[in-house]
Amino acid sequence: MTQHTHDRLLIIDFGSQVTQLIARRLRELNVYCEIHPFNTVDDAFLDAFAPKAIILSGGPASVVNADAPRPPSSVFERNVPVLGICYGQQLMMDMLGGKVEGGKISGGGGTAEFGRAYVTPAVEKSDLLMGWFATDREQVWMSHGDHVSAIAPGFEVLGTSPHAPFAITADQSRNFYAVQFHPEVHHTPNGLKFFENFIRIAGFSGDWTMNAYREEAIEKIRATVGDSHVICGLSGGVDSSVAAALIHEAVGDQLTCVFVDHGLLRKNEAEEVVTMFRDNMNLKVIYADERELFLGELEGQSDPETKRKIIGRLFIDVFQKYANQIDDAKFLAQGTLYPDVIESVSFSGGPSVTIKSHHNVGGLPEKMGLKLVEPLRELFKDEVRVLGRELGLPPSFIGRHPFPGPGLAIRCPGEITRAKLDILREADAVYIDQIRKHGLYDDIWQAFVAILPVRTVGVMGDGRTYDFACALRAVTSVDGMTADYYPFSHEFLGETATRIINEVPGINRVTYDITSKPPGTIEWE
Ligand SMILES: Nc1ncnc2c1ncn2[C@@H]1O[C@H](COP(=O)(O)OP(=O)(O)OP(=O)(O)O)[C@@H](O)[C@H]1O
Ligand SMILES: O=c1[nH]c(=O)c2[nH+]cn([C@@H]3O[C@H](COP(=O)(O)O)[C@@H](O)[C@H]3O)c2[nH]1
Ligand SMILES: NC(=O)CC[C@H](N)C(=O)O
Ligand SMILES: [Mg+2]
Repeated sequence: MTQHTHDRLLIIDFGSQVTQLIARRLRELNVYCEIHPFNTVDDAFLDAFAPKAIILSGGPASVVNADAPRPPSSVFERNVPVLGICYGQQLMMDMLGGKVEGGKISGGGGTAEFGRAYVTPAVEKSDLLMGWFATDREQVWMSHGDHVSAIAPGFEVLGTSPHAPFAITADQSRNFYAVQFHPEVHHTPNGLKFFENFIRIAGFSGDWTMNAYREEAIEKIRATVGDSHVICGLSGGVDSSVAAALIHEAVGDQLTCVFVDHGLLRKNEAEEVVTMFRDNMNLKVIYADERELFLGELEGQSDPETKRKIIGRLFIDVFQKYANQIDDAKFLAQGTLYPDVIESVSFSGGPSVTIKSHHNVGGLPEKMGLKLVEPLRELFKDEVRVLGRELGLPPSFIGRHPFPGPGLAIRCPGEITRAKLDILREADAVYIDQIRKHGLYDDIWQAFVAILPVRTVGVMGDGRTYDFACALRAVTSVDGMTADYYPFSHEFLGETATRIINEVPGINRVTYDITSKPPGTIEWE
């Protein structure tokens, strides 16, 4: 069996919408874990992975169907603790000799449950539930149509809910645990404690810390890169900044960053990024002033997808141009994060439509004959921020809101002009200044101004104005996949509108965008 530095937990994914959250909770407990889709897990894989415990996720399928996805039966023969969640519980019961029945979702008489439920303990004491119940019942979140109707031999009931007599079940002699609810979601408020008990039972030492990650990542980068050169597209965003700082710590001068100014950056952004990395971090940064190239090619273009595709193509051309100037560059560094990795491998139910073509440098390495270095592949965004702090990046960089690669182009719906971009930069600067002054920056996931392609009539100082309208956007989100508008006070909105209209020539009307995602998207294009 393979030897690994850390205790490893394997999450087998059956397609639940919330599988990532299982990993997230375990990370908080300093447990190293990986998510793998069920159809990639076989005996050879299990031997190589050498899990110290296994979690079977939820999923949309029904074990009642013959073609339902299943793990190899050997997951129950490895002598390691197994936790089944929802579909995972149903699988365990089905595979270990219990019974599962299809539920009626509507029409009465069914045992389907969606939403909040309360479980109460069915035994006096158990390692799994130790310290979990703050009162005599604990809130959990259910989302299932099928239900377990008979538990497998060797299992007992540890907890029940009004509609789920087998809410929490266990075969404590084999350390098999199976629950109908989802301990990983926020609506199971004390879910972390539940996982803490499971990993204590499994004997994890909690050795997955950011400091250990940093040391190992540095060793890995050195071993991969050797004496070659690495280039890195640096945006000043959190991901590429942390990736660059880490690689710089590993291989120093062998790293060259290319920061592209496409003319679509925010006010003072180019100077801030270049100064910060050259002067404070001592990084080699090529400032690629490609404003004319990008703005020239975007002239007269108003279709959102056309604009995005032009920008994507020019990014590739520019990276190619600078890479050619760097001798023996063999690697391209990217700030790929764990959610990006999972999204591309996860079990998915069907083809999905393209809402917008996110600019992406993924197509680059092959074209340029480069290999990828992705030192953040195993981290979530908030973990990247922790790592950035450890690497000494200033807080102002670490806490930055995400900024999209196509920049202000997608905040200027319709045709882009230099004049509109200048107005937008000023308005955005005032808005962000307001948010900072009111101490709201860190509560908001992302905030920006979009300049609208309409001009409206106003009256200022008894004179008529005919200027652009703009929309303020501010959202809360966990991962950018869903979002809600931020509930600013009316005072804040009023004060901000006044400041923008007074301080930014070219804008005479301010609106606040209160669309959530879905149905909207965060950016306007
Ligand atoms: N102006 C730019 N110059 C060079 N590379 C860029 C630029 N904008 C984006 N990139 C590249 O595209 C990648 C993806 O952009 P993305 O916005 O997702 O990440 P980020 O900018 O590093 O972080 P954040 O999500 O916090 O903005 C970046 O990691 C970077 O490599
Ligand atoms: O690097 C990027 N390249 C892109 O092309 C791109 N488009 C959107 N975004 C960012 O992604 C998140 C979700 O945005 P949407 O709701 O608008 O799709 C938000 O954080 C957006 O800012 C991008 N980031
Ligand atoms: N959330 C789940 O894992 C659901 C499991 C199964 N598809 C059911 O409806 O019962
Ligand atoms: Mg960015």
